Amino acid sequence: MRQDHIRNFCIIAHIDHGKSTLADRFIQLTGGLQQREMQAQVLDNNPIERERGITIKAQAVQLHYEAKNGEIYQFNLIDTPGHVDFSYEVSRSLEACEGALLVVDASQGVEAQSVANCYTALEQNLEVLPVLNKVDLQNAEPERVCDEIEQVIGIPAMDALRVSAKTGLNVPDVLEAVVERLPPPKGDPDARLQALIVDSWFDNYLGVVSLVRIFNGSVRKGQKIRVLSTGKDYEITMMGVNAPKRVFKDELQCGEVGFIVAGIKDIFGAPVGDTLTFAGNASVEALPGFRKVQPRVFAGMFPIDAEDFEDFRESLQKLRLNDSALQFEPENSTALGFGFRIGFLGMLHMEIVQERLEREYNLNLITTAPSVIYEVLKNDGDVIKVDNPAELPEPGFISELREPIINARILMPPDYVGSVMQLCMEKRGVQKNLRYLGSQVQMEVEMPMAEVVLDFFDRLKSVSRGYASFEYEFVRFEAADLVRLDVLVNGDKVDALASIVHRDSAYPRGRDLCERMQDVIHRQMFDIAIQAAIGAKIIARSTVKALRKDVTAKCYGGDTSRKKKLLEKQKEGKKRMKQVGSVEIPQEAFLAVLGVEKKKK
Ligand SMILES: Nc1nc2c(ncn2[C@@H]2O[C@H](COP(=O)(O)OP(=O)(O)OP(=O)(O)O)[C@@H](O)[C@H]2O)c(=O)[nH]1
Repeated sequence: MRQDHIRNFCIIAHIDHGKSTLADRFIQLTGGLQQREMQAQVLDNNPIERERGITIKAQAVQLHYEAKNGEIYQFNLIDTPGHVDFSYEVSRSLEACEGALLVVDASQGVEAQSVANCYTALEQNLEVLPVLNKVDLQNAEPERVCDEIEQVIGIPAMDALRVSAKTGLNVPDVLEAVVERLPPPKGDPDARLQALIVDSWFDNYLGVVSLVRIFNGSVRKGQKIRVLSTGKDYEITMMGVNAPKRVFKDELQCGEVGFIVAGIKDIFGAPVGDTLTFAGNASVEALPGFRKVQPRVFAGMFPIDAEDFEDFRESLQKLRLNDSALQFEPENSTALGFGFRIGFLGMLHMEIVQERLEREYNLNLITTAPSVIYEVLKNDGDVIKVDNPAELPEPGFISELREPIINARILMPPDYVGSVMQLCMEKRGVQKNLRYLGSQVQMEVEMPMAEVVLDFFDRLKSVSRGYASFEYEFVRFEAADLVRLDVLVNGDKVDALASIVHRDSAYPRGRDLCERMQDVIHRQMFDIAIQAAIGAKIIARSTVKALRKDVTAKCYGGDTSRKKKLLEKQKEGKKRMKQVGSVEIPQEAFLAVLGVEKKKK
């Protein structure tokens, strides 16, 4: 394929604005799959993605498009996730592209996440092509939304394509625009190989499989390559593209995107963001790679069965290969035994990691309430970072406790400014800026991250009926009047239930927590006292009354099968429990600390 006939691009859009549906249309129009092979959202391979209807991992697919000029073009389309937790994946995908389609729902308008991602694309010098989707909807307002793209993002949008990914209206025009308006890859085909590892994942049969973008030179099957950061050499045994079915090839040319397999069995063998070149050629420079991301939310995960610990470690290592934002280190809890303290980008990321570990790796885990990272200035002048409330030094040793502050940019229609502002105040927010941009209002608010990571996103959606969107970045640590709220079960402090809260909300939180625990801890043969405490001071308590009757008592004598069934049922309910002292504590209790319900899946 001639290099000037290659187009590498991605689609950036807010969740639900239709990028997966649009990608499906592209695949259909370019004949990548037969009609019977099409199932909705071909790119969302992961079963969790399908169930939740969201895109988590970036996927790449190669399409061949015959343009109006009669020439065949190779498109490498990289799908990107839309949720705020995964913006890191977006910047990675952009690195492999020269252009981006900015898809905006014509009935909704521009949302904060699209703005943020679009800026990242512009910063990375991508050509951005605005596309209005869902113009088939009655309430679509293409004019207003075009105006909004210009006002809020600041790129020309009056000639934006107007399409319906659902009906297929004008979708062919988008493909034609990709050819005409997005640039082909640069790069020197005769130079020494320089390829970027955009993504890597672990395949049980093949070992590490990497998605690479060839920036300079080309590479053939059988050649020896070197991973620059480790200096290790490997022979390429397999290479190809997803079209969207796997197609094996003998060569990847300059500018192309494809996968390679090089018999790398070591899970740290091909780190994402690393550069590949030919073996024995150290003179090639490393490509810029990716910005390292810092996890924002930390939680402990513990196998219910202590014997699963080693499996758990291995699964986490495999998962990290595919999800470099994931960080973890061993943690030992008095209550829950051996597990890992894991760092995530946000709550959704955390939920997805837990689900993947359970489904793909067959583990049964208990997750503790997530916490953000705090900075502690100790009396002796030392500054330490604490991401686990249980590890916070005793109050007597702390001279200052600092919490992370974020700057949130919220975008919404003017009608909701009042209720959104109220929500932000409730979350200890300080308004920094308020601007009217076309038909939208952009508000900047500084808020403690701890207040945001838990349920802010859901609350924001509900107070604005789904119209407000936000994105945020960390700005600094700031001193605050924070205390550790401990939970005691029958007099024993349960380390895994501790949380760090603002002193003003400690009392209501303590009361609320005791009540929630009372609801979720099952009654046992004895009274269970639940107490919330700050230091040695008990601030709230509740009691789970002893169970008086045997649950099986109501089953009359002989019917053993019924009795068995009932016990089975009980066992089922016990699955996600951990014995803490003499009391069994269910998973829900750990999440009750958050004060937010675990969502039903
Ligand atoms: N009416 C109408 N509905 C559409 C159109 N395009 C997509 N949809 C619907 O909008 C919803 C979201 O579409 P997706 O393609 O899953 O959105 P997405 O942007 O890929 O979302 P994430 O993968 O979660 O980031 C689905 O229910 C689609 O059927 C369109 O042109 N018109």
